[in-house]
Amino acid sequence: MTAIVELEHIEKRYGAIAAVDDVSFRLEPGESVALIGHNGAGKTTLFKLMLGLSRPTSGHIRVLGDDPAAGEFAARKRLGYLPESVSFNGALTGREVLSFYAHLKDAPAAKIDDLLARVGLTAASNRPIRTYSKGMRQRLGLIQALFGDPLLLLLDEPTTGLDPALRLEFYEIVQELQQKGATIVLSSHALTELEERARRIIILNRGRMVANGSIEQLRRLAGLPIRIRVTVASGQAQRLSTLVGPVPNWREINGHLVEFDAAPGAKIDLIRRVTDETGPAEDVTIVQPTLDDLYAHFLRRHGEAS
Ligand SMILES: Nc1ncnc2c1ncn2[C@@H]1O[C@H](COP(=O)(O)OP(=O)(O)OP(=O)(O)O)[C@@H](O)[C@H]1O
Repeated sequence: MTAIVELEHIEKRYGAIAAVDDVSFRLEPGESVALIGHNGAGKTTLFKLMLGLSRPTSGHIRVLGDDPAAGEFAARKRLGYLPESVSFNGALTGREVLSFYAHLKDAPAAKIDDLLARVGLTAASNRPIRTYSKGMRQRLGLIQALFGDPLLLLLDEPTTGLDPALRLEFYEIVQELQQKGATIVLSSHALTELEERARRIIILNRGRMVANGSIEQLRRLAGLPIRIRVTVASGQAQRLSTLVGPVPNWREINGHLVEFDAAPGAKIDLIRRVTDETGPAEDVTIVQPTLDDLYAHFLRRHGEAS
């Protein structure tokens, strides 16, 4: 299958700074990928390279089968981009700006009304953009990225400035596009909201790619302990402790709730002990490492290795 994006040993230097350092990955049609990393990790630089706004210092990059930095980037019309800070001419109305972008992408003007309604901007569409809030500008930015039925959608911190209801709406739109076969790359600092949404996570640290995989793959690779949380009847915590034996990070939270860690290899055995029908457990919850935990782990590991 032809990859939508293919990066091979990409390096982008700004003088002494390696903004992107030996990064390689392939994105297939219909994939959704989250790029995460601290400020300055190289996320925006990667977007610029994929858009052809910047040339790699070394390495090869293909986007929709083309070299994006080549003068004629034929596939650009099938590429949607929402930059981190969207800026429009404040004197124009939302509708005027969208007509302009629809024209650039050869998209039918009829689509404008649908999309305005979808993101709740119909009532404001004939007002000058200088009267819009940050969230409204962000929604306008999202609409312009959706013209031309993009095969590849690059979204740089797209949910910044959106309230929780609009974030939800935003992810629904993105998911619909993905189901139609579009490939989505988004960067974000909001790790909790990515956890259930991105099929693949790429973690960047100071220009280097330090992890690349689904959350399940990253969990397996990291081998972090899971947390087992047990509810017991009042005064039964000691009985539970005797049943499970010595475990790391044993904590009695209140008279009824006990927590402890289980290394991946010890998990099944500990769950068996906890759920022994003669034991005191009334309820058990397994807490997997979150994306926050995994992110901290891979950055720490990279810090130790470099
Ligand atoms: N045009 C430039 N000239 C010099 N240095 C640059 C340039 N663009 C980016 N950099 C540097 O490259 C590194 C990566 O920057 P980049 O903007 O890609 O990070 P980012 O992960 O998008 O950060 P943020 O989350 O803050 O947007 C940083 O050290 C930045 O200062």
